[in-house]
Amino acid sequence: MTTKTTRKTIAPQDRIFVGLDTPDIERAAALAKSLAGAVGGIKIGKELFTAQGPDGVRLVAGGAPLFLDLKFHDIPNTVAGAVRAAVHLRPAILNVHASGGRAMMQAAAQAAREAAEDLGTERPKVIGVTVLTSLDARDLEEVGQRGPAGEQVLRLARLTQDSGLDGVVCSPREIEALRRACGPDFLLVVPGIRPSWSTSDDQKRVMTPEEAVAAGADHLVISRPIIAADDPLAAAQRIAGDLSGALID
Ligand SMILES: O=C(O)c1cc(=O)[nH]c(=O)n1[C@@H]1O[C@H](COP(=O)(O)O)[C@@H](O)[C@H]1O
Repeated sequence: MTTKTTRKTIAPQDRIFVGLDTPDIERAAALAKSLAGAVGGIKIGKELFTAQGPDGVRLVAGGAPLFLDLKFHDIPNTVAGAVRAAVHLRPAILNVHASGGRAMMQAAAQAAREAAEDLGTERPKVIGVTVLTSLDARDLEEVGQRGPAGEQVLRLARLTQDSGLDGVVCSPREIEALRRACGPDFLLVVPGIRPSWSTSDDQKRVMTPEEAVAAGADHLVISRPIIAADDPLAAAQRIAGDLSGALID
């Protein structure tokens, strides 16, 4: 069942975190500046972080809402330390791999809480990456995970919620099942978003922005359809325009 949603009154563009997937700090900073107001926040991931480090993140993010996408996946003690360090960058959201397990996710949640308290800042939302949107059932089988992808996502989302995290990263295909299973307040952050006018690239479990929001996504993570467009601002505005149609009955 697909339901049109006015569940949360968020302006369409505010749902979008634009992924600044580039190692080039000047390009990233220019994109962040030109897209301010046209998107709700920016997502900085492994490419920019590895090339430019924490100072690069601070410079590019400025005061914009930041999703720090470093997908931590390690033993609990190491992930807790990484989360504590990440909180210094004041992210609104940060993520770990749910497949790191219960103890790792509990350690991440506790570290975020304690570090935010120590710094006197707002605690970032900590979310678990379920099954990467670039994987399908055959890919899962190859790495020995039980599919289909939707079932594995549900299993990991339940574990994530049980471990005290705020939500998950999932593909748009799983949104409706996760809303039913995890409730309205569980944060669903959704990459694998492809407007009808763009190409899928390496993403396998995709939907359009309108479909994802209508299904119940909180935030959409979109990179190439915006940043690789000839005019990134126009692309972001076009997506926000398409979303308005999905949000208004
Ligand atoms: O955690 C993520 O953000 C993430 C999880 C996932 O399963 N799939 C996924 O694509 N992402 C990120 O979302 C962004 C999607 O980029 P585009 O495919 O170019 O829109 C990339 O920065 C990915 O690193």
